[in-house]
Amino acid sequence: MTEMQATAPRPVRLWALIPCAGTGTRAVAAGALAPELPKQYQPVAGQPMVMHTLAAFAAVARIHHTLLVIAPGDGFWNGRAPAARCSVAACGGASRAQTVGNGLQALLGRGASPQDWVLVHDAARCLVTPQLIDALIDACEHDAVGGLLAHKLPDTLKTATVGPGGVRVAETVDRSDKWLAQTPQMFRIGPLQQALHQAGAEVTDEASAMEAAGLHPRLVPGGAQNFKVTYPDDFALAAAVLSQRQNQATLARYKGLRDQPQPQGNPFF
Ligand SMILES: Nc1ccn([C@@H]2O[C@H](COP(=O)(O)OP(=O)(O)OP(=O)(O)O)[C@@H](O)[C@H]2O)c(=O)n1
Ligand SMILES: C[C@](O)(CO)[C@H](O)COP(=O)(O)O
Repeated sequence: MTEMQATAPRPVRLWALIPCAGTGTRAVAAGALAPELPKQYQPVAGQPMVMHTLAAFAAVARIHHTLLVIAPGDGFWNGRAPAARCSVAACGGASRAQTVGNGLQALLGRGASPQDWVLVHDAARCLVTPQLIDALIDACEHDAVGGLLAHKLPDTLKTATVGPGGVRVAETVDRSDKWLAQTPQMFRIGPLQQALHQAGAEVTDEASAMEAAGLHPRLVPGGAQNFKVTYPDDFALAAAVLSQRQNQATLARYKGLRDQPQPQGNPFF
């Protein structure tokens, strides 16, 4: 081994961190879920919701490893394998930010470096695709700050007042600069860890923590389908989109098979 080889720094790696320690209180409160099985494990299009999320990350080869952060005492993974290049850490916290902070520490314990990138993605955002993840990485890997997938607000935006006459419009707000924050959100592990530590446990996404540190994360178009399953209607919508994608994949496979030369007399073509 030459001296150059011995001292060469290892290349920057990409990690994924999936906070998976919530319970889905909004869906439970709306009567859509029994509290015994957390939202991210509810069946959607034939599989526990989080399995769709993990499959998308497993399909992105340049992601070195995915860490699924679950609540202490979560028995769902006993005897179950999550996905390729994926492991589980039972260090989830009381808030999403705490789960992510604990997960970042666990990544460092698994050999990640503070210079490495991490893509933080909600377990409950189960419609993300490998193409969207790749688009975020392409847009951010040479960025000084990092960024997030987001969706430009498509509708007219109102603020509300609540009074004796019920809920009424206060005013219509300019929407031209408004985006809905999605995930994944991609930042370097060290700066993100420091920003989360300073921002506190109630910050709702990683970008907010970076913003509180005076930084301006890049907004990368995600799309309407990358929504988070939060309220009762979202379950049926997610199932419909995933089933449609599965049907399209089956059809594409069928067409691929049909277009291949078939042995004489094959009854299926
Ligand atoms: N203490 C928490 C709270 C949330 N999450 C995760 O953060 C993601 C996004 O959160 P959200 O949709 O808000 O999920 P819940 O917190 O489960 O839902 P709710 O806010 O309705 O309780 C989910 O994958 C959820 O499992 C987490 O890991 N740890
Ligand atoms: C991170 C997030 O998905 C961005 O939209 C979201 O903030 C997390 O969950 P929340 O509890 O619904 O804010």
